Amino acid sequence: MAKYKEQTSLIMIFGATGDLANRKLYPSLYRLFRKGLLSERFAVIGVARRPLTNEQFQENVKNSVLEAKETGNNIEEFASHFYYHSHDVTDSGSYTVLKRMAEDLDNQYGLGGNRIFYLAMAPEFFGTIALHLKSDGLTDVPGFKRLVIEKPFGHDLASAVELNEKIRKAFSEDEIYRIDHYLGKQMVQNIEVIRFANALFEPLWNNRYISNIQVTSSETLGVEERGRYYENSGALRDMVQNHMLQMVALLAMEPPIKLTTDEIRSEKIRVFRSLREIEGDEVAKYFVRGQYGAGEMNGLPVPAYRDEPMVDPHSNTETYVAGKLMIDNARWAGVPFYIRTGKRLGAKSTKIVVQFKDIPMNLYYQPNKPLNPNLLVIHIQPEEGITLHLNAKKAGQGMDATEVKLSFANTSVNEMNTPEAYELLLYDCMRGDATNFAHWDEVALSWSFVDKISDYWESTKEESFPNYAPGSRGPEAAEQLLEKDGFFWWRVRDLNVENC
Ligand SMILES: NC(=O)C1=CN([C@@H]2O[C@H](COP(=O)(O)OP(=O)(O)OC[C@H]3O[C@@H](n4cnc5c(N)ncnc54)[C@H](OP(=O)(O)O)[C@@H]3O)[C@@H](O)[C@H]2O)C=CC1
Ligand SMILES: O=C1O[C@H](COP(=O)(O)O)[C@@H](O)[C@H](O)[C@H]1O
Repeated sequence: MAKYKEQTSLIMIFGATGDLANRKLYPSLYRLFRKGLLSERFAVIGVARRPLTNEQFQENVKNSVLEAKETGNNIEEFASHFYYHSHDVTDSGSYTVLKRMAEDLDNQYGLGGNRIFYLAMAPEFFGTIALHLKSDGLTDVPGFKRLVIEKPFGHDLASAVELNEKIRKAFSEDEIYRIDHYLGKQMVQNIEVIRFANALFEPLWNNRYISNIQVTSSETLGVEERGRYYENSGALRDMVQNHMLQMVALLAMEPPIKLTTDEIRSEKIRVFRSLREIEGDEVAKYFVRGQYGAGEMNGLPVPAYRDEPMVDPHSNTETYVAGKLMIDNARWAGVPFYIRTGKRLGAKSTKIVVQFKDIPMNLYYQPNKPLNPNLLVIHIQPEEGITLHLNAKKAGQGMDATEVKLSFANTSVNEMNTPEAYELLLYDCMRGDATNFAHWDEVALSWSFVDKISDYWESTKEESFPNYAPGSRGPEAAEQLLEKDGFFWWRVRDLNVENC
């Protein structure tokens, strides 16, 4: 893998006038440019249908950088590397013009034929674009060619296979960068370091010492303007198939023999292969679904999911999922991994709680005053850090034990704002490091797991919908999912990194 500073490339963004490009890609590219991580020799071609001149496009890019609250005296210079091509991706003729434009910029900037094609468009176009890039010669380059593809990668296993077959006609597996933006989050990337660089945790990371692991990703927003997409997706496909399962894989994988892309990915794939398949009536024992009703958030009325724009008033789509995953291998046999995610919940928070088993005869145990188990909390967002919950002597007379917390917050240690997920992922792609992107086998296995749950849910209408109030912790059944195993969800609000 070459260092990016020695490289340069032409980045072609399909969907250049869209929300993702404006809110995430341009500000992230600018941050790389400002930090000197993007060489002077780069050029971007933005592609979308609406007619824009290069100057208008550059103005849009500058505005999106400024709207992201970025400052710097080189925004103008950065934007001057951006060019625009008005093009309908379904129109075969237009790719010839795009090819010529790419070749001109390649010569002008000395880009060595390196190309990154970023598909920031609706997924129905992914296959068509990839096939055209090949058939119209845009991938015939002397340098590298990489395809960055946004989610969702398919709607189920069958559609994912179909899409994969199309893009594999134009790009090899190691040229495909399937984005899962959770893999670009600083603290998600930290899971491996916490596990594999600490003598304190590595020996305990198994079913002898861990009683259960809880992964929560809760949101306060509803579906907003995305009702059309979300109706066909739901929380299971939108969050569980990708982000939640990816976090579980990082928590559960065996130590890779080396920190290389192939070794890390193959350990994650082995976790997906060990996931206990849940199907048919079993789904109701392992998974809970929810849908938010109408109510209030921060004192303001908010509509029920069924009253959101572009949503069926009788919709059976879940906006909340809680589940119990079992990983049937020697390390994890008997340890439940509980996951939950949902919209319109009480807090915007992503956290992982690793709950350790109680020690066999705790000398400080007192009836009616149970000691807290040791917890390792990984704060993914909005705060980033780690808290270790221990028991220590209560100050004063006597020998009572009390809970103490050792915390670190990323920002206070690294003295900087941590980079955005897209910034890290774009940089990785430019360096040719695909570790933090999903391999096809991970995608296929996770769809195969999720499909069995969605098949069951599609065959059984959930009569209790809507079953949770905005601002709440989700449906009651999610609490019972853990209670029947003798556990409870740790409240994300009580676990914040305080006093770091
Ligand atoms: N927005 C976000 O935060 C996130 C988005 N994603 C994914 O990123 C992708 C893009 O999402 P988003 O930016 O929100 O979508 P938008 O609807 O905001 O943007 C779509 C873009 O595609 C262009 N476009 C549409 N049809 C064509 C066509 N036939 N030919 C050429 N260009 C076309 C549009 O421009 P024009 O109308 O000018 O043609 C626009 O630039 C999706 O796959 C989405 O799932 C993933 C995670 C987060
Ligand atoms: O991929 C998605 O993620 C967001 C949540 O991302 P986060 O970084 O804000 O936690 C979610 O809102 C969206 O529905 C989903 O498509």
